[in-house]
Amino acid sequence: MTRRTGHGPRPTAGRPEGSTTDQRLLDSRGDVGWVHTDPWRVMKMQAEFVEGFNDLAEIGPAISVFGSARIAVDHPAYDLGLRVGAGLADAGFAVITGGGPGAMEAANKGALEAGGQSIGLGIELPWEARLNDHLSFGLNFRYFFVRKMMFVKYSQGYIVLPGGLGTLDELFEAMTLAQTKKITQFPIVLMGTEHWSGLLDWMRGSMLDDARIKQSDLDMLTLTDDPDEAVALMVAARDRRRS
Ligand SMILES: C/C(=C\CNc1ncnc2c1ncn2[C@@H]1O[C@H](COP(=O)(O)O)[C@@H](O)[C@H]1O)CO
Repeated sequence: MTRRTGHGPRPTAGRPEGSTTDQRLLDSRGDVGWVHTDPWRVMKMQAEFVEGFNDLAEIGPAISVFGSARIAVDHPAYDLGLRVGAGLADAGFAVITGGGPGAMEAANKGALEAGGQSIGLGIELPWEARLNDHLSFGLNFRYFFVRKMMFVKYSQGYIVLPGGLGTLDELFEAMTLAQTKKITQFPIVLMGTEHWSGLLDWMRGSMLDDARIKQSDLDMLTLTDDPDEAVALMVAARDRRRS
């Protein structure tokens, strides 16, 4: 669209003579290396934000569940994931995960089988990775930071099952956002006392004792083995938001 008012320069000033904008748009000849440049990547990032906002804005109250991509179905954490997913769905929450295998799959399966919304936000990885088979809705992202923002923006809290680096990244991002008051009223539950106790002991004995964090930073975490307690904490936080 071009708009002309007054006596300013013609809209075509500085553009190639003898062709229209549509003609240049439809002409596929020429250098295509620009698709691998940062200005074009910015457009792709923007497209991921647009698609994510568009598809997630109306999901209603949701909780993100994180955890290892590498646990098998017979691992105790898989069962925890199933029960957390089902409990959240029973409580009326949509369940959002990274959409991958392991603990993510367990939480999605639990939610879907309980009749809830089961959402997977997958990520392009250098190795083959696909969305698990227990989703009511899935999105695949190219950009990690765009995807990570979706978890925070569209959940009311995090439940974190035992995991590795990816899980720690998601946990500490939320803790940092809460510490800096970028997010408020955001419950974070760690599930699996055996898995998390060592980390929490180190945070208390090293980070807290050296005054690198405050007690209030640790107080934002609840540690439990009980899926019902984890879900009850999310329900209580939702009730507080509503009142
Ligand atoms: C390991 C394999 C596939 C990995 N696929 C993933 N798909 C989606 N999300 C993933 C994947 N891997 C990691 N994530 C994210 O990090 C968390 C788990 O990482 P961890 O290092 O295993 O703790 C998880 O919450 C995801 O959001 C092939 O089997």
